[in-house]
Amino acid sequence: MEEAEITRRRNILSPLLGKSLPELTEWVQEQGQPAYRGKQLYQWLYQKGARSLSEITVFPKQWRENLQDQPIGRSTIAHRSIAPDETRKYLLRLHDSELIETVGIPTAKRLTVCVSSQVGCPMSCDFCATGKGGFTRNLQAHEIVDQVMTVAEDFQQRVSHVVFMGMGEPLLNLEEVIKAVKSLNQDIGIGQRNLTVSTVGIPKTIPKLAAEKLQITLAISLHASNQVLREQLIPSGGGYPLLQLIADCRDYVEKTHRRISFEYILLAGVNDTPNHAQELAQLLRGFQTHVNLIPYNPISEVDYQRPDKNRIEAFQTALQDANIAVSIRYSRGLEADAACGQLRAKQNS
Ligand SMILES: C[S@@+](CC[C@H](N)C(=O)[O-])C[C@H]1O[C@@H](n2cnc3c(N)ncnc32)[C@H](O)[C@@H]1O
Ligand code: SF4
Repeated sequence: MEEAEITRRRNILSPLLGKSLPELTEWVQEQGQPAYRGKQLYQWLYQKGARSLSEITVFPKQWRENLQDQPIGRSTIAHRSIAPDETRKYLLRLHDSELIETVGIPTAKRLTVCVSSQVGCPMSCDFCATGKGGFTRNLQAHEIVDQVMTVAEDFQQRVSHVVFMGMGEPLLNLEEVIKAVKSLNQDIGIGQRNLTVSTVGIPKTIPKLAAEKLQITLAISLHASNQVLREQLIPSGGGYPLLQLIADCRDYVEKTHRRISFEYILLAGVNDTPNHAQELAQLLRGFQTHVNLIPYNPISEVDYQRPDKNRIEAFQTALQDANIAVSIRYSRGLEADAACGQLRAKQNS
């Protein structure tokens, strides 16, 4: 078969989910169908959540039969666990049988989905279950959008917020993450300000993200107040000095006019002393920002401890005294191993 023909077939057989309305219109026209079928396909994919083309009864029967092999790009739920606080953790099976985890977090007025951006993660952060499990592959944009649709269907509720805080490092998969952000905004209707991308920091990617001028929230997983400690917790930190990371963040704020928030995991006796708080305040001086303190969620591979409540509050007060906006974020779903850093894509509950 000629290369052009192979490419044409690959395009035709690429999953439909994640494609925009103009792309779907082009796709139906390539199939010899009138342009209005593109709008129908768009509605069935994103609003009715069709899982196969055979469900789309407005399409001519013969055409549907011809399209049997066309993938839509939906995953299946391999397992679901529900924590006492109503947080739901899903183990999703992808088209190639790889498994990822996604979390749905309901609160009074919101439904937040914590999505994965990779199968596993290559960053090997010392405190994170995903990092301990190694890396398999990047997710494609439609596989990220699918996670949000799956949770919305399961809760039978509109998703209001999405956080890229599941498995994987989003900025290692920047192109697909940007495509997914745009699709979640334009096709699913979630405001960009309600989309949060969390990153440990990958050299040269923050300026690229800034150039997109998106209105998303960027969260930086800092976790340490000095370079030595950061490299101890985040091995990749050696290749991206803290001062360069902070400088890139300042440029990002200037270009996008969006505030950045910093995540700081609290590990007893490791990074939670008053000196660490002062050092952190110094590092972030003059920065219009918000710090989220995340008390450590236990994983079996390492023996870090969560600091006690007094210690956590003392750290918070020290930052507040330095005029830094700060909150303590107790993760939801701890009892179902669905909390930040506990995702490992195994059926363990
Ligand atoms: C799992 S990561 C995924 C997003 C991205 N890779 C990152 O590191 O920001 C999401 C958040 O969970 C935090 N996290 C990882 N392991 C944790 C643990 N054991 N306890 C609490 N938070 C943890 C990370 O530091 C990060 O702020
Ligand atoms: S904390 Fe984030 S970057 Fe680090 S290993 Fe876990 S998922 Fe990867």
